[in-house]
Amino acid sequence: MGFEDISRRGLVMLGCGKMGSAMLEGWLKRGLDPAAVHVIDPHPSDWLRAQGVSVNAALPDAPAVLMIAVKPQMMQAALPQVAGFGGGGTLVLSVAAGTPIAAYEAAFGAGTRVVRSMPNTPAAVGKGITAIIGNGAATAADLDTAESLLSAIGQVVRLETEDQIDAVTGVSGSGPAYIFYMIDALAAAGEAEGLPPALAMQLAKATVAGAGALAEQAGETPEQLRINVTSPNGTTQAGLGVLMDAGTGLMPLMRATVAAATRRSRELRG
Ligand SMILES: NC(=O)C1=CN([C@@H]2O[C@H](COP(=O)(O)OP(=O)(O)OC[C@H]3O[C@@H](n4cnc5c(N)ncnc54)[C@H](O)[C@@H]3O)[C@@H](O)[C@H]2O)C=CC1
Ligand SMILES: O=C(O)[C@@H]1CCC=N1
Repeated sequence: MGFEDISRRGLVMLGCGKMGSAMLEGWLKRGLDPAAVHVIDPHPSDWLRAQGVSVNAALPDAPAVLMIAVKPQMMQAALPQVAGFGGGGTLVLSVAAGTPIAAYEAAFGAGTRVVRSMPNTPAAVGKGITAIIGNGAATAADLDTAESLLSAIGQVVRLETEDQIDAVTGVSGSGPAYIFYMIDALAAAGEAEGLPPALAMQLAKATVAGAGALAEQAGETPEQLRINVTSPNGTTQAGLGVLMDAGTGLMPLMRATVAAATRRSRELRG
């Protein structure tokens, strides 16, 4: 199902906050007809109201896609508003953390085609990565539809089992927050070494963005790229001596960070 089919049959969004807006912006840029988009959200933003989409108005009977983008904690209150789409020809596509496919099957009825996904916020600049997994009823065409919608906000990868989504959430769903914190930490360290705050922040942001772009585009592995920066007995080696300490360095810290986020994703299943 392409954007033309979705434009014809309609797409309903349950919740359109940060993640929903990033997706909607990508779809509209790719030519989705705003008149085909129907948003349900008790607190629509000014940006959303200016997009020419229908907000909190009448819904189509059987939209091509129902996109679920509310917080997991709001799910119980939100789902009854769209329960009528169950059993029909509507593909249910969720970006919500924690809520398992089984919850949508229970809400919409067995046989409902469901694709669960986990995006991340670089979606807002078209640089997201989203992992997707379908239920037993979802067809290859449904996964293609989900991939085509989600590729409007970045890369899409397919999972083999739903279980993997908890670790994906711990790595790439929550991951941007770890990197933003790393930018703050790098800038604060630069300030502590005497740099003006604005300069330290500019250096930190450009370094993380540049290293990320290089890691993505270069043929070498991140390990080799790191080695390329590291002159024998130079400054990088001195810094990495601290960061790569087996007991107190980044590796055990990142291991514990991702484990905590993954554990929380499992807990959110309820
Ligand atoms: N922000 C992130 O980094 C990521 C978020 N997600 C998932 O995306 C989903 C949405 O997250 P955000 O966009 O960040 O949250 P958000 O709080 O920005 O957006 C949620 C939206 O749902 C609306 N809402 C509240 N109650 C509702 C109801 N009963 N019916 C319809 N809409 C309702 C709110 O007004 C709000 O606009 C969550 O399930 C989250 O787990 C997934 C990956 C990354
Ligand atoms: O923090 C959260 O629960 C959501 C899921 C991944 C990113 N934000």
